[in-house]
Amino acid sequence: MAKAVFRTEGLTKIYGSGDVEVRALNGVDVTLYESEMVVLLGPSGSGKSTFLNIVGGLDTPTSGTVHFRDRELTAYSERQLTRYRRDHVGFVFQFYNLIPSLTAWENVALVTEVARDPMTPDEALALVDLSDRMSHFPAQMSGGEQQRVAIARAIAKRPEVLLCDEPTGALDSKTGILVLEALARINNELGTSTAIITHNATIQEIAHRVIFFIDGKISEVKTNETRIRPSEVVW
Ligand SMILES: Nc1ncnc2c1ncn2[C@@H]1O[C@H](COP(=O)(O)OP(=O)(O)OP(=O)(O)O)[C@@H](O)[C@H]1O
Repeated sequence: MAKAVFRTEGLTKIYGSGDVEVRALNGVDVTLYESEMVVLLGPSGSGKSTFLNIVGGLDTPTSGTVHFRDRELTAYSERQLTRYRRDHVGFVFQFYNLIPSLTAWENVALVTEVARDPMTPDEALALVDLSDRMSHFPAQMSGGEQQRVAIARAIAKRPEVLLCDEPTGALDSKTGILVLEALARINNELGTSTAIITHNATIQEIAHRVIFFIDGKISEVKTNETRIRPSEVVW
């Protein structure tokens, strides 16, 4: 039986108040497990990013709890949340946020210099199949390559969880598949628990489980009996 990494109970996030109140999350109870890959699907505004930001310690809920293993994240101080993000979580966003004046290797080294038990930038870049692009600057790389540098940067500190918000959102199918292959490889080889938000419903078939959001709630959680390889995803 896989161990839980995250467990949320009654997770609720309300923005604004009165007439302009938005319930971004409205009572979400879900458990994510060690080493699993989950895809989060749902219409725009259904609460996916809010959920990911809260479990990643970037945001806090209005009510409800989040446990990371046996610790209650929702009881953490700002300082504890900062340490939690630094030590345990890797983030990948739609836009790569690389530093333009640094090479791929240097962008990853920025993280490995401050992490507790990092891999080397060479190892992290090899995992995303970029060993031959280490001395390139972001402007000399395709979008998919830049995203893979961002993934190498996120996993170089060996985080237990990798949270990806639309990692292929800005990419065409060919480069998007290479990004998904990098994420699948990291999940397989390092056992990193991985959550991926996407608007491309076919990506759900690469996951162990799929979590559907509607109006700030989870409408369905589906377990895939068979999974497809990233190379089989169609856009
Ligand atoms: N900082 C904020 N202030 C006010 N409202 C917000 C804020 N962040 C999100 N919301 C609102 O909360 C709701 C959920 O947003 P969220 O970004 O979590 O949805 P999403 O499912 O990730 O959408 P998308 O697929 O478009 O990224 C939306 O109605 C959004 O407008």
